[in-house]
Amino acid sequence: MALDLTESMGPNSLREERSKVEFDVEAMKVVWAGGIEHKNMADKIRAIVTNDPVFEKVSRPQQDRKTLLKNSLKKAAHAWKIIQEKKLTEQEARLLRYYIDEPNYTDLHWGMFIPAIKGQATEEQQKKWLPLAYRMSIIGCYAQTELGHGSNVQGLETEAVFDPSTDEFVMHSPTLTSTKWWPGGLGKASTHAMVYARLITDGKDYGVHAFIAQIRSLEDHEPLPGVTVGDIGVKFGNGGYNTMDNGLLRFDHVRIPRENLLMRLASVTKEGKYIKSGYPKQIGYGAMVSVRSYIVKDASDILSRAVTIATRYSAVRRQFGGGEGNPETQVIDYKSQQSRLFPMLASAYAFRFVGEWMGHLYDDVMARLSVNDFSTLPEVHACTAGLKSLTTSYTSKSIEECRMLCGGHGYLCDSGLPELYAAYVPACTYEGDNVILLFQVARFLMKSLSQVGMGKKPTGEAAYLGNIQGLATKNCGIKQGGEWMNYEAVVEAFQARAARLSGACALKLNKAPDVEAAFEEYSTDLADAAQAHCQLIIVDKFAEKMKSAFPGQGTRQILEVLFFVYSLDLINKHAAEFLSTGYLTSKQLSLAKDQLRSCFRKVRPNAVGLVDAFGHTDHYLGSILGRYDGDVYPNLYKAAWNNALNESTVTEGYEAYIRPVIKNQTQNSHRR
Ligand SMILES: Cc1cc2nc3c(=O)[nH]c(=O)nc-3n(C[C@H](O)[C@H](O)[C@H](O)COP(=O)(O)OP(=O)(O)OC[C@H]3O[C@@H](n4cnc5c(N)ncnc54)[C@H](O)[C@@H]3O)c2cc1C
Repeated sequence: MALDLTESMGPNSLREERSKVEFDVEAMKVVWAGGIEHKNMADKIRAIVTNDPVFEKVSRPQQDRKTLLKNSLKKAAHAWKIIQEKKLTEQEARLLRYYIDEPNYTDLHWGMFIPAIKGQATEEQQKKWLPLAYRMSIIGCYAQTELGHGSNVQGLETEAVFDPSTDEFVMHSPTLTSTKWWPGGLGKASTHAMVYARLITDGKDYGVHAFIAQIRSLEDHEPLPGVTVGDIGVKFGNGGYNTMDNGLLRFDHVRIPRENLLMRLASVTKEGKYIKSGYPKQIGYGAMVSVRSYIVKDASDILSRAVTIATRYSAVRRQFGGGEGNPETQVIDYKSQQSRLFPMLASAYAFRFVGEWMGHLYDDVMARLSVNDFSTLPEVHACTAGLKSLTTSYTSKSIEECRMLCGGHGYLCDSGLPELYAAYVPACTYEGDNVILLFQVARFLMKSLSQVGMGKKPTGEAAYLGNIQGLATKNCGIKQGGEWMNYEAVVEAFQARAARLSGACALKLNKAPDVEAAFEEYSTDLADAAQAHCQLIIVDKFAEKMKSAFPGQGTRQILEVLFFVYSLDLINKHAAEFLSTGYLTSKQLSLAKDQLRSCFRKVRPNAVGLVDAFGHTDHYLGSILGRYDGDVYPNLYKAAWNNALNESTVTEGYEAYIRPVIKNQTQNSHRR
């Protein structure tokens, strides 16, 4: 008898959920996108990707490495054709690459190589390289990390020795550990690399500088003489980041013109004299703020994607309860499921808003740099490093949490979550290891506090440290649960916790005879202080966002609930810090938890609406569990039969390896 694959339960569940939503989902889509123009642009690009068969991706987890790379090259070329034919803007082109949802060399070309040129090349050099890069007449990658060193950039070993007799730098990899290792796009695609190497001239080592080196022929793509280049191998997970050709690179005395040193910060004359430009090294931070603001926005997108899958599936999935003709309970109705899911939903919105704010921060930094105002750079550097660290770490953990929220089916690649996890988790490592980035924030906080001691007022997101005395002495005044529903009260709690954690670290460092040894000794406390500082920024920016006008009925009300879910959940999860710093009492903490529970109740009927407002297409989600229509089971069933192992009823290998076992012939065959 043919199996009936028309299933009504899942679609009905989601239809019912959508009928309960208390706010205007279309208006929220505009809020999420950051304005109607952004939403329209996203809709336009999503439609291009969804309707083009070249961008199919469901078969990816079953493909071998060579097929993955070839398909990824095909998608990149097809995308480039679309970008040119449709004359997409830079922003639209970025969105197109983003929605194609497949890591490949263009990420590095546009995301690192070009920003590095903009940040570190002189105007004259930019005029030479940028048009080539914008036309994609050259493909660039970002070759910093080596086999032996990544985080410790000053430990890089690749050498660029200046030879005044030919006016060239000689690039050389003197040791095995100096082999460039990891750069995306390097392995198979790039023609040029932004190489970080030690600049040596007149016998003196001036430390690590950026150089542009051509590595492959522009005619036949063969490596140039003296260049050894290849792919480093298969990475974590099926599909995932394996569409990317992370590469290795060695130089054997390869000569490049002197002008290929990016000379905005320092130059070398024909005679070999090293000259600093006078710009602070933070001049390149503008490009970095832009890159990091995209990383944070991407974190909100990836988080929202995982949360969409887990939320829709939690509304479709039923376990226990029911009886007497009633359906079983939707797992989203279990409080434990809500307490795991809803903070992630709230975090997606929180990260979105902080990412949006970082876009404005970038405009501010660029405006200041244009008039040689470098005053905000240290603070901006610390803030963006910390936000990159916090949002990517949280998003990575949350994808795995979403997988567990989907139970067994979450572990199938058809859920979309395993591949998402595999492709996303390296974000915790590239663009700066997340722990190392927190230490950079901590160093900035310690410096700011020592300057406060000398009467200097911290600025920007660190301004609250100027009031450390007040924050260290005034405790929370909340007496009733409802008083937690107050933006100022929440922000002040985060300020007090962050200031007190930093203050305690500063005291320990001040007392230590050797500050560097003490920094190492108390590094976990310092990382906690840095994390508290970054969480404060996110809470503060969310609270600030709530001061703006929102379109549509009910959007403000539900965003307000999400603000309190985000912040009260953090207070709950970091209760030890709020209590041990003495700002909160256990009673106040308990009141906060009660409020959190009541916020969960308000989120519940709106949960599916809140994930619909992300506007993700089924193509982007790549998940049977997260389908918009909720038609999960029939599609899981169909997908199982599309799996390569089910192409035949009797498996390959039966004759050789199963039959001898069940016929008890293995020993005989062995003896024979
Ligand atoms: C998918 C992927 C893509 C990448 N793409 C590129 C690219 O395009 N270009 C490029 O140049 N690089 C790239 N990288 C490399 C990446 O930037 C580095 O791996 C990263 O900077 C971390 O450096 P590392 O590997 O040396 O880690 P390590 O520094 O060796 O870290 C190992 C561990 O030691 C800890 N640790 C290190 N130092 C300290 C310290 N001082 N105190 C306390 N703990 C410490 C770290 O937290 C970590 O837990 C990529 C990496 C990945 C995974």
